[in-house]
Amino acid sequence: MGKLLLVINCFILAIGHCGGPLMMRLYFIHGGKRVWFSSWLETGGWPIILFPIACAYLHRSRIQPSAENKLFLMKPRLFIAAAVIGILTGVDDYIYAYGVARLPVSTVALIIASQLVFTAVFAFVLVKQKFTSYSINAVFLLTMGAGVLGLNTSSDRPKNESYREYILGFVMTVGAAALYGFILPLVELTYRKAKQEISYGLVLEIQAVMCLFATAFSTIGMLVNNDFKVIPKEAREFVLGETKYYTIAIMSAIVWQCFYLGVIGIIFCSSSLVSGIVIAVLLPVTEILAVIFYKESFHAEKGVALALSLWGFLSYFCGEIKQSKINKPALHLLQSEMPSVPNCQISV
Ligand SMILES: Nc1ncnc2[nH]cnc12
Repeated sequence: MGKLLLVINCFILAIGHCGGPLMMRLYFIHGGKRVWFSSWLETGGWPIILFPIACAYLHRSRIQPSAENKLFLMKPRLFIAAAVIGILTGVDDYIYAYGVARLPVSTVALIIASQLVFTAVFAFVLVKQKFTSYSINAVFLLTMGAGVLGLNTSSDRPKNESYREYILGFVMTVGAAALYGFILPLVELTYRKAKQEISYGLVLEIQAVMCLFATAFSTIGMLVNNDFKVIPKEAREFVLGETKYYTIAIMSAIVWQCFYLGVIGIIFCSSSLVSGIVIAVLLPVTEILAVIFYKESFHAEKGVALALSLWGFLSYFCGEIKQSKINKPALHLLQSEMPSVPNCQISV
């Protein structure tokens, strides 16, 4: 059950991680200019998560009817932690959206690959992540992939953009990679220090609270920046038309929820490092989609980066399989499936 949930979360993350940046860039290349609105869309779809939370509640009520069964399981300690992570996520969303507004998606993807190094370092500091030769090899190969891609970025500055804007976009995206590389292990630390049993139902609640606070943060940015007033005018002038403008906005909000749910679901099933590795593996897929849909250039370097990232991914999972074979005789099955979150439970 643990492994199935992990695979499902990887799939959900793949939808969010490939679709999210593409939808965001679609908005910018066809006349969208509001960075705060774009970052708002990254988390503004959080009410959707209330639906699975309600389903989880109904499921609990059916299997163990009791007066103590509540719709929300979260205790104040966990609520505060999720709110703090949510505000950090709001900051991260803004600087990430700033990068996507200025750079081609393929360049953003290559810079975001450096996130894995930040995740590995912060996971070591915050949750004492243990490294095996396989995970070190995977981090090395995936980072090499990003480096190889970096060899060919100077040629991809959009024509209508100044050098200064391009560099600022670059710096902001590195900042987003560093901050998100910190947020992932912080989520893992939150699970560990929660002082309540972490179930998948609770993971959904954490997602809702995180996104609620991130959205509140972006809403303040939108208000200060007058975005709410400008949006109807921007929609009317959007190159693809008003209907498509709102469709893109709604689809973006939904797809980004998949990204966040996938990320924190993988941390629940495994660890923040695995979540970082899955993100890194998906980056070349996003790149290839950007090449196909937005006709961004595809150099030999992108092919090499793709091969390196697949190699890194395979290396990591071979190591995991070997490790679980070693652990199996000694440990209870559930423990071997859930090595890093001692108080997590596969229940809703
Ligand atoms: N806000 C964000 N959204 C998606 N991927 C990210 N990587 C770093 N920050 C990110």
